[in-house]
Amino acid sequence: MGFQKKSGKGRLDKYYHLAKEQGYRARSAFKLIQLNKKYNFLGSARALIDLCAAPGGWLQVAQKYMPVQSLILGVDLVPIKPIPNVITFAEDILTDKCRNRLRQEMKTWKADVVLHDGAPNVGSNWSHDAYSQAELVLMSLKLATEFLRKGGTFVTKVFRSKDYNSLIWVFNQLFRKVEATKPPSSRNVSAEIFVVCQDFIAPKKIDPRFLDAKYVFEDLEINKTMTSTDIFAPELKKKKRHREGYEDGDYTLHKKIDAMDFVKSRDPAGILGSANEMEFVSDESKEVVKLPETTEDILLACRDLRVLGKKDFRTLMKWRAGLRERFQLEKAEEKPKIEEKEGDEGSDVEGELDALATEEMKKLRKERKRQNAKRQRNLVKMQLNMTTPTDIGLEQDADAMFTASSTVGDKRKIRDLHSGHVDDIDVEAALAGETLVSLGSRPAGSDSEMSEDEERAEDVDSDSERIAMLEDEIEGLYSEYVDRKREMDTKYDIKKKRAAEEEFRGFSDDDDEEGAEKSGSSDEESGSEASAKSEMSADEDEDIRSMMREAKEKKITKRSRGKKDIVNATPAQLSKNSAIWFDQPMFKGVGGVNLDDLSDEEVGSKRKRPVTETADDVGASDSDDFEVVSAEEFDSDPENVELEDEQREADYDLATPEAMTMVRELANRKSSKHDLIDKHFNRYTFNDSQNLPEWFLDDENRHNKPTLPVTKERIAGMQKKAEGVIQNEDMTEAEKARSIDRMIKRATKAKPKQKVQLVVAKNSNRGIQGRPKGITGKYKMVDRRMKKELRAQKSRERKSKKNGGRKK
Ligand SMILES: C[S@@+](CC[C@H](N)C(=O)[O-])C[C@H]1O[C@@H](n2cnc3c(N)ncnc32)[C@H](O)[C@@H]1O
Repeated sequence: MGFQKKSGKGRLDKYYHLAKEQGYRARSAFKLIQLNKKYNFLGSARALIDLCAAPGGWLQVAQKYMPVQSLILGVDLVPIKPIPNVITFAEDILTDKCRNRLRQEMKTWKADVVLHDGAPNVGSNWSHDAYSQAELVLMSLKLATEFLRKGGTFVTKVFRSKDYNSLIWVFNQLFRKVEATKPPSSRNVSAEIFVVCQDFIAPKKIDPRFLDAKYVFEDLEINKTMTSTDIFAPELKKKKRHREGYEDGDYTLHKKIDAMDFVKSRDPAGILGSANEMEFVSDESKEVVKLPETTEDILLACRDLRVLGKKDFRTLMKWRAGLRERFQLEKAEEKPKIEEKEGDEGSDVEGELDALATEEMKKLRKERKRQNAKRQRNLVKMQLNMTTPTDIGLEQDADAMFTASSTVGDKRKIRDLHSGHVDDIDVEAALAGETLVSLGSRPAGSDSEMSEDEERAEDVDSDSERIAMLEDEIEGLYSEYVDRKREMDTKYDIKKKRAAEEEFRGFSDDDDEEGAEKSGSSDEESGSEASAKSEMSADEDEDIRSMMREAKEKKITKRSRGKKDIVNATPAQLSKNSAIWFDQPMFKGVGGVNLDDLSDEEVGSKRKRPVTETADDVGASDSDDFEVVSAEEFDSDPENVELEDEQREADYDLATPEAMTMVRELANRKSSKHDLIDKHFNRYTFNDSQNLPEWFLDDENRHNKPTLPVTKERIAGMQKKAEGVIQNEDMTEAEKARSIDRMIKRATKAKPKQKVQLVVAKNSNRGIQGRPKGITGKYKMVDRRMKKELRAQKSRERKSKKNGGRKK
């Protein structure tokens, strides 16, 4: 979490090195390469303008991918070192001077592509930074509308902020196709998103308010003063400020949802992520609370939805699935359309609405399948070390990556090795053929409506694939929940903001990317206005801690209460009860330290679990004698996210060909368990990789290269072959995964020892120089006598065998 340190390993990532290797001035060059790969706008472009182009990485890419003799213009506040066949100048894109200069350079030409990768310098005022970023984007759009040809492409970087939707809305009025995307080379820690606007409409007149920050971002009623000449009048009238996350001013609300809303919702993860508490107030819910499947655990989880760990989340999802089945919600949602059509006009409309909803569902399912397939492809790539987890946004998916192509046995072994634990319930459920319906994400009985993609996915019949899909789904939903929660959690934002400010104060910036990331995050923080405006007070800080404490204590109260108590208890009552528990002598001296004597931070660090422990381990270690803070709760503490990131990185160490080899070694009994443990001890073993001095990390980056159990060449060969398989459109994802699995098996299998040929020098006096003629493979020069003696010895042995070992 937070920003990556300059010397940290994430900072000097694969793209940094690639940029160095390939002579690009900035790693951001790969963002444009990847965007162009996806949208292909450079190959046919003859004129391009790059706004905010320094140090010139994108210009280098444009020059490389555009036809020779194209017109390429680059402008930035700072001068750009010359690039052959590229015109650059230093100007502020917000000024008329810049516009005039562009006009002068472009003459009568129109640009096919306008690029904008601008990021303002980060100051201490977050809200201002956010605003000027959006302003930069709007100004670059203004320039684009002036210089772009009809049908042209505008590519811009946008930061996730409160103004994001307004910008997208404006883009949509001017371009026929607008897509937001995050190329793999854009770091996950950065809030930047790239928006590719294709097919410029080039209207004759554009209402200036479209491109005026005052109107676009300040929510002024544009439609009231619309001129009739404006061709966009109807669209502008529709403009409605729409933000993601909380409504304005809604940051501090304690949101409650009714349990049945959760059960009935088609977006269960989203609903969990956007509320604080689930209550049982509707008549249906009151019945639900009485059901045996509504356990105390579930009720406790419902009391605070902000701190759901993966285990709680899973429990809630399964509970929801059970209730949906009980209330036959799946079937109700899948009501045949014909039935509806039989009614009067009103039900006709209803039927249509239903049909639309079903259609929407289908699309959603298809999209989810597509994402799963993509993720699976990425997993395979990652297994082969082609890409890093952060490239494909898989921080949450450390476990899932094992499942793409490995067998159940392999998977179990990896997990055992990795965490000493296997999630039996899910494996068993998956083996028993339980489908994803149980997670509530796919309605039962929808087979008849399956798209081709779905059917193909459904054909995936091997156990390992089913597990992969099942876990993918949980992971996917859980990350949706976490994302949503993060968006909503103002306090989390405040915390991040403070960390970011501290980080910023901590080091200077000499890299274009760094600045972008900082400002990106600044915008992200400013996504919550409240957080941007307020200073983090000690009280708020304390609030967060007590919130986390409450969450931790929640577990302790678990056994002491009945269902009714839990539902009716106030939060204060819950924590009061837990305070009594904390007063027990057994909590006084954890690890020889009296917790009462420590500050909160110190207490926190004493309670931190070792990173080698998994969420499920902690759950498993529940005993009646004492209660520890569960890993899930630990995970949900924003302060611990950074630590968790470290852990994830350690996790990924296993998701490589080395890990696969290790598993196979074990499976083939080539190494004993102890050998393997010995061999694979790493620096994460003792969780001491934090707060290391920078020089140490630098050194480590340079020198700490693991010795691979397979050669570099072999990995390169495998990667090449695997790429071929991945790109093969005739194969299903499952076939690809199987084929790559076979490939790994083959590559890691030990080759049979080559036979050594004995060669006799014909003329031993002369001696032989180099390899004798006609001899291939391994050979050894011997003298005639030795060869004769060997032959004689063999013949004797053969004879004695024939005679049953009797001597003549
Ligand atoms: C992330 S860098 C661009 C990197 C570039 N795409 C590359 O590949 O090398 C952002 C740039 O925006 C520039 N910038 C910020 N505000 C600007 C403005 N008002 N006018 C011109 N350039 C600006 C900064 O000087 C900085 O060089």
